[in-house]
Amino acid sequence: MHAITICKLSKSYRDQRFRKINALDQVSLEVHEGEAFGFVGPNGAGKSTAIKILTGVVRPDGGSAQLFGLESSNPEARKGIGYVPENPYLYDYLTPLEIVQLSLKMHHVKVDKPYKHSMGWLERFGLDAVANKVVRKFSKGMTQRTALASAMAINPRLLILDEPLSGLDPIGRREVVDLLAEYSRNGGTLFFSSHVLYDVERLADRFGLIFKGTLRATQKPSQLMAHDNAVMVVEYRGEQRDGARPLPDGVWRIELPANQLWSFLDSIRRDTEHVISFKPAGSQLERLFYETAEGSASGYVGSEA
Ligand SMILES: Nc1ncnc2c1ncn2[C@@H]1O[C@H](COP(=O)(O)OP(=O)(O)OP(=O)(O)O)[C@@H](O)[C@H]1O
Repeated sequence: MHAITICKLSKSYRDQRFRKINALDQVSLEVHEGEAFGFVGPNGAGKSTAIKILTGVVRPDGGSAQLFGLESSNPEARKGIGYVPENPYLYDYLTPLEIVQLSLKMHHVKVDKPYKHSMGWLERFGLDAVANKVVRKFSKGMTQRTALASAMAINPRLLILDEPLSGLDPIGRREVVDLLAEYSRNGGTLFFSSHVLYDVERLADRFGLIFKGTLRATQKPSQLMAHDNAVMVVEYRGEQRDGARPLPDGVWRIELPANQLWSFLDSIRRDTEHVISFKPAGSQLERLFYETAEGSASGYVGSEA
């Protein structure tokens, strides 16, 4: 069974002048159990609308959204599902400990030692020192961490996160990415939206690119790498080669098409030179993202086979 099945999902709003805005237009996608799926798109693309439909906050105009085979509007479907909206609202006068414990109760999650379990999660999110302070004066990052801790503490069968890393500083981002990656490694299903492409590349097994309410592509990050346009940057120590530019300490830097990478690395090995690093030149996802936004890549943007 799929964790998420979205079929021809549509939703429109009216703007202040009563013009129709298609927030979602016939979007279909499936997320497999155990998969980490990143929903990518610029501001206003329709990500939050899709997530709000999945979590039963908004009703679609057409199509369907199911969680584990049940319509998302059915409260049963949302049991055991961790959800953190883009700007989580937490009750001002509760503490992180109370919020996590409330989350366990609401989802009817039974654990042996609720206090220890809750504190354990707060500790993982760096909130143990403020576990008993009311959240009223928390920064955006601390609020985000509290919301994430309460979503993960229920040991969710599916975690739905709208821009989970926004509001976190770079260290916070990395810590939260590590926690989400661990959840994923342990078999958890993750559906998250982001417009920070680097995070998507780090976390997602697969991503969907949405733009102006339509899904333009679903791919694995590795498929982007396989694309002919992909460019790799290799840094190596040894002789200068055609196109290589010098860096300090006898290191050379060269950019090449991804399909020439292995033969290039082979030639370096044959000449007993040393590869220091190789990586994609910029983000391929970023390239796809901009090409889609500019509408200039109809041949490039495609779905996985
Ligand atoms: N309640 C609403 N009333 C009117 N228009 C809305 C409403 N909610 C969303 N929209 C519009 O629908 C479109 C999609 O919005 P949505 O919030 O789903 O995008 P998003 O991809 O989540 O963007 P962001 O990254 O900025 O949150 C936008 O044009 C937005 O202005």
